[in-house]
Amino acid sequence: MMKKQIFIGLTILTVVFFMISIILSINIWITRVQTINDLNTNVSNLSHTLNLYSEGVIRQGEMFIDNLSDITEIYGEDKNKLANIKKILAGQNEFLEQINNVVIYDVNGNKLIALHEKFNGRVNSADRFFFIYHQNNTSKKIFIGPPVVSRTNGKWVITISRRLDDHLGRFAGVALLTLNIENFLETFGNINIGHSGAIGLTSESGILLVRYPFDEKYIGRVISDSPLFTTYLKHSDSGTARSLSRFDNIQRIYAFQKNKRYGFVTTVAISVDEGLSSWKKQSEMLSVIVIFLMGGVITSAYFILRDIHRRVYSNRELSKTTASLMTANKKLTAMAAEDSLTGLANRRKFDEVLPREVLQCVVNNHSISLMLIDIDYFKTYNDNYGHLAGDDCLRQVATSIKKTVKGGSALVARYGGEEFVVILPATDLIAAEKNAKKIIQNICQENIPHEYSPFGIVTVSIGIASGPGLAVKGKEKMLIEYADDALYHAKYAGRNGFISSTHLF
Ligand SMILES: Nc1nc2c(ncn2[C@@H]2O[C@H](COP(=O)(O)OP(=O)(O)OP(=O)(O)O)[C@@H](O)[C@H]2O)c(=O)[nH]1
Repeated sequence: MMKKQIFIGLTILTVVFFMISIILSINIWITRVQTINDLNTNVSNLSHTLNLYSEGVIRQGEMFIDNLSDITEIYGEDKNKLANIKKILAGQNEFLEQINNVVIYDVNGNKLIALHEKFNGRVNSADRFFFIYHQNNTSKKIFIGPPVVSRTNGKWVITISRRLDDHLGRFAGVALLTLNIENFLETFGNINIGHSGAIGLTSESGILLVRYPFDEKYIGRVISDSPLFTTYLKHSDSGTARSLSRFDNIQRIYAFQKNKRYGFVTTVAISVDEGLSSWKKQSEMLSVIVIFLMGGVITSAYFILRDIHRRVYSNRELSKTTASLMTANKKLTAMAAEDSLTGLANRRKFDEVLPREVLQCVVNNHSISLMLIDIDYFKTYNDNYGHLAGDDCLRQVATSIKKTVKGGSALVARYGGEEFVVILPATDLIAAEKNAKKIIQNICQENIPHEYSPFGIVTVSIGIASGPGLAVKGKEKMLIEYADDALYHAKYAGRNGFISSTHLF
């Protein structure tokens, strides 16, 4: 029963732990999803903001280069006119701090005028990508070229250029504005994207214009084969995705935003590990607390179960001890009521039973009879056959009496020495005499040799007393005395016979 309860308890505990683990896992999973959603929102907002910032810078550059181109086309590339245009150029970087240089090239790529005249390398730019582009493209729209190292000061720059035409619409050169990448980097660097975050500005064709953190080897790289260009941008101009960086092998969540006006793409990426680090810490802490609490419950349950088990064990031991004590007690009670030699009831038992049986006879309005039985010439038997043989003889006689009066509520007891007593409840004198006769006959039939008795065998003499239960009640001693008196007369009469008491109750 207790084992079943322990089993039920353990099952409930297991189910509870299982449910707590599931709830904990769900909670950790939900907070992870929420954290990733928050990261996606943050990088989306940042990419949107930086897209606007970059658009603003390039728009200013576009307006500037448009004006410069229009003026140059109107006034022509005459030296005097160019000198005036140069005056207009001076101080332009006050309005657009990102400006690295502004240059006007003639039809052959030779520099006509520049905001900063000092050039470190070749002055001719006929080999530059932007120049070749405009040479071969009649469009008057600005062209954002791949990043190059400025020949003015050796810094990385983005080129914004526009084609110049003569009055016949023929290619007449290029107006160029270069923007310092370092100004973009400075702005990007002020944004908190963690240690492993990255911000990128990529041209419509997939050429990396700016990347923060800056590394020269990434500038100008073509990433048009990345999933951003092959998949995501094909479906939407903005969104979020997750990818393994081809540059540094870091898993990042990133947002992309394609500029509607110029087509460049702004990306803001945050390392997944970094973005999830606070979630990870919280989840670990929560798990440790739950595991600690579960451990506490298990330990308490263990001690409680151990205590229950101990108590059950000691209860069982106690029951066993009680049972064996009761058995021992029963044995002791039986032993206390039994004569050890003959196995008959002893004198104490007889004293206890007699008044009870008398009372029963009173209740039932019956008579009660009592027989005192004494072995004849037992002293000579003992003297001649020995005490042990005397004991055997006593056992044989006891067994014979018991067999004879067996059944009913008769009680045969050893009264003392070689004397026995028989209580015959619900038995009147005539019935008692019949019993006495049978006892004498049966003992004779046992044929126990006794050559020192005139009968040659062991015999008994019996004294009988009888009376109605009601009359005997309270005078049980008298019943015994009458039987003893009758026994005396039986001995006197020659033994091996019975005499009934003449005393009446
Ligand atoms: N072996 C044995 N003998 C016992 C025991 N109890 C009493 N006796 C003997 O029983 C004998 C009783 O003898 P007596 O009372 O003198 O009478 P008796 O020899 O039987 O003669 P009657 O009774 O007159 O026929 C004694 O010798 C006791 O020692 C016992 O437990 N074992």
